[in-house]
Amino acid sequence: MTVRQAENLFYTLLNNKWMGSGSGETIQIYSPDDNEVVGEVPALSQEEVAAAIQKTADVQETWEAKEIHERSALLHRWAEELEKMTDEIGEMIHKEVGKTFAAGKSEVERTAQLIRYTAEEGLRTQGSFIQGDAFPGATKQTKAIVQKVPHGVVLAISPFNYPVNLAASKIAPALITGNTVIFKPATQGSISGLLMVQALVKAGLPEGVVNVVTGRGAVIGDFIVTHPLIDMITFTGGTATGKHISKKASMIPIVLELGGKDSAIVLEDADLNKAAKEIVNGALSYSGQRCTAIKRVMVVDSVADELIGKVKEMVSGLKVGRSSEDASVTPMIDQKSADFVTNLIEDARNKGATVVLEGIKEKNLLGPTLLDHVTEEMEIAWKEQFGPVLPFMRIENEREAIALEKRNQYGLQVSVFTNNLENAFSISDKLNVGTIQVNGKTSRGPDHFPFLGVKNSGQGVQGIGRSIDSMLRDKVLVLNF
Ligand SMILES: O=C[C@H](O)COP(=O)(O)O
Repeated sequence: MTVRQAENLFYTLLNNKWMGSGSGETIQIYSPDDNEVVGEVPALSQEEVAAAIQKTADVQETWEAKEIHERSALLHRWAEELEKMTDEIGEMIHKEVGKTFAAGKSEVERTAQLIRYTAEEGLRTQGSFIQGDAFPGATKQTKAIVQKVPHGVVLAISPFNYPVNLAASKIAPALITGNTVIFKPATQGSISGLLMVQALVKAGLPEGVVNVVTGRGAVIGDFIVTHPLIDMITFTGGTATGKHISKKASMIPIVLELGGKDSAIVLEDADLNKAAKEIVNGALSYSGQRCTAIKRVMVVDSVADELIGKVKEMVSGLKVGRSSEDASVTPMIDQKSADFVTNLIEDARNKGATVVLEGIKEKNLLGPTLLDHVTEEMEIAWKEQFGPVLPFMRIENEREAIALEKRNQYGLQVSVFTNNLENAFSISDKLNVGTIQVNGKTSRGPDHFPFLGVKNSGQGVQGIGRSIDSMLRDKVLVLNF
């Protein structure tokens, strides 16, 4: 049995069986490249989802009871199986979400490394031992053993932009710590997610330990996040959906990786060649459809012309086209997202921004657009474009950048470009974001670094070690001698 039932029909994994929905209903997935159908996945009903959750809850104690080195060994085998499927999954990522084949394969390779690291890091998870006598009135006769135990059933919801990597970065930490998993992939990217789970089945996944629920968000979305057998939620996606989930689900831990409006602050003393290269790469890789993409540049006026000139030259050399043509800037995930970006560009143009470089617009394929003299009145200064347009805001000095940053509704990352490290530290102290990159583009990796957003960018911390922590709670055993 395999996930693929016919050329374009894929089944989901329920209790280690590849199944369609009882109704036979499916959801079609279209390629961003040419709008052709890539495949279809089952549209499960609430009853089918409930049965999957029940089974995943039933097997959790047994999974938790396994020795951790056995769970670790499963993850190692998963990484091996995944690597064997690199071409197949890389190709599917390419078709489903419009990354190039090379980028799809590199996502699979990165994921295998992440799973291996998680398999090792999980082995080092330890509790602690506390003597009672540090607190007035208590004595050494009272001792606490603080154990780390899993939450139970983890609901992992992944986004379209890393359908394999951002799914595994939730599933692997959940499994190593003894949680079982309900995996809800974003519809676009769900076949890639299912193929990734097929590698896990080949590795020896016990029945029910991971169940995958595909379906329409409108039908099963609220149902899963409010289901009483879900003990923890880890979600990556848009801020509006993340906030909705956190309102709906109550009394359980939730980790949210949401949107960002990451700024690059370029100071007078920066290495402008390096800054330009990092900005272009940071802003436009995968056409800017990354939470960590650089989404606005604040540049000191005295070096703005030079920086923008360098950026323009580099961006002009980028190939714009389909992901099947190995282009650097490829079609956006759907027309709605492309229209959103186009409207932001029009708003800025109408309010007086200078269009330094105008990208082509062919349906959902947008060439990169560079906007100069962007001001606070323009929507593009504040809204997350999640696409290939980069606004430049000219500033007098770093104080102005810090003031603008304080009003950012998001708080994921900021890049500071300067040759004065002391100054970089002092700016960093004043920024309320998860991560500050000095002289480098904003990005999540290396994947064992803590990764977090504050304000509307999220809650909780990820990155391999912290993701493992998020899957565990304390359980305290007190010895009263
Ligand atoms: O889209 C959100 C991802 O976590 C970004 O990851 P990345 O920085 O590796 O592209």
